[in-house]
Amino acid sequence: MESTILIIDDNPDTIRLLSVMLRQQARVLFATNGMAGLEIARAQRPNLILLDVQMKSMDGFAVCERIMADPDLRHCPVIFVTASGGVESEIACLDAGAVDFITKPLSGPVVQARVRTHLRLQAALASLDNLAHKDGLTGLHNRRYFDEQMALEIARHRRQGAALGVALVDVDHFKLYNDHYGHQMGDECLRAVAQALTQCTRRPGELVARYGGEEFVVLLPNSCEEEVLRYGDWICRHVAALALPHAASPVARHVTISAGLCSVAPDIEDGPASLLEAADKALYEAKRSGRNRACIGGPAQAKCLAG
Ligand SMILES: Nc1nc2c(ncn2[C@@H]2O[C@H](COP(=O)(O)OP(=O)(O)OP(=O)(O)O)[C@@H](O)[C@H]2O)c(=O)[nH]1
Repeated sequence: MESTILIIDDNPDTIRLLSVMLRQQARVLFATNGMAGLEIARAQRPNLILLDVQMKSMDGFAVCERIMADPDLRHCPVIFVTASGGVESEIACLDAGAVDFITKPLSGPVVQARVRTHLRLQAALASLDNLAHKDGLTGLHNRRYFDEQMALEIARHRRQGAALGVALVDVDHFKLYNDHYGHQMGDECLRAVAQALTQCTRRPGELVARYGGEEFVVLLPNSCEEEVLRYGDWICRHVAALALPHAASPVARHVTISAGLCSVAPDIEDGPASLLEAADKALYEAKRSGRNRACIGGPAQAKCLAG
């Protein structure tokens, strides 16, 4: 896949020159000031940013600081383009979080070589990141990534006094499914359920992950009990509507799921463990009361919607 490079520079001549130098290597985007550059970076997620140090409204260091503070951007490598050489200037660029710097006057082969190196490194890091955070079978985020995000979301909801929803989702009688259809078909079934959950979970900030085995977990930011219960009911219906045959199931002739839910405005006492425990208790209740349904725990003890 073609890489994307963003040039942020308030001199159109430099942008033109760099674009010509780099157009064989990548798709080139540009911005003529820091604010516009940050907006494009957030929208387009470039693989590399070339950032001018001296710009009028917001200089390169200030832009770089914002890039490093933004969780969505901080992994994007920044190369400073600077007119001032010398050790102090180089150290200032690297201290600001840049991976490299290029000094003016610009030399085509030097720019191309440095950019090539950092695009390669960025691709290698991105694939490592993917391996560390994705589940190989379903392509969903894995438990490790979920745990990181959940800790961040709890802290954010605590600050804002907002309710965070959690759904633990478990395929019903999945052992019987494996026994009847074989492990490979079992894997296919997990992929189909993962895809269905992804389709149902599209609001900004919502996150679906494989929790382990035949269990999935969903984070639902800013969601009250009623919304979380509605979501749980919806995913149960959605998976049932896939009509994946499950001849061995005592619940239905097709694959069904159960969901344990909770919605909590976290106070200082509430951490990932207490929210997951509440969702797990609700999941137990969903299983106990017949499966193919969503139950919510916490203060609204064991309110269930049958799928
Ligand atoms: N095919 C496949 N099976 C898996 C995978 N991970 C876990 N399993 C199986 O999932 C099954 C889970 O079984 P149980 O925990 O007994 O639960 P269940 O049969 O779904 O029953 P209930 O949850 O009570 O409805 C076990 O047979 C595991 O071997 C996987 O990656 N692929």
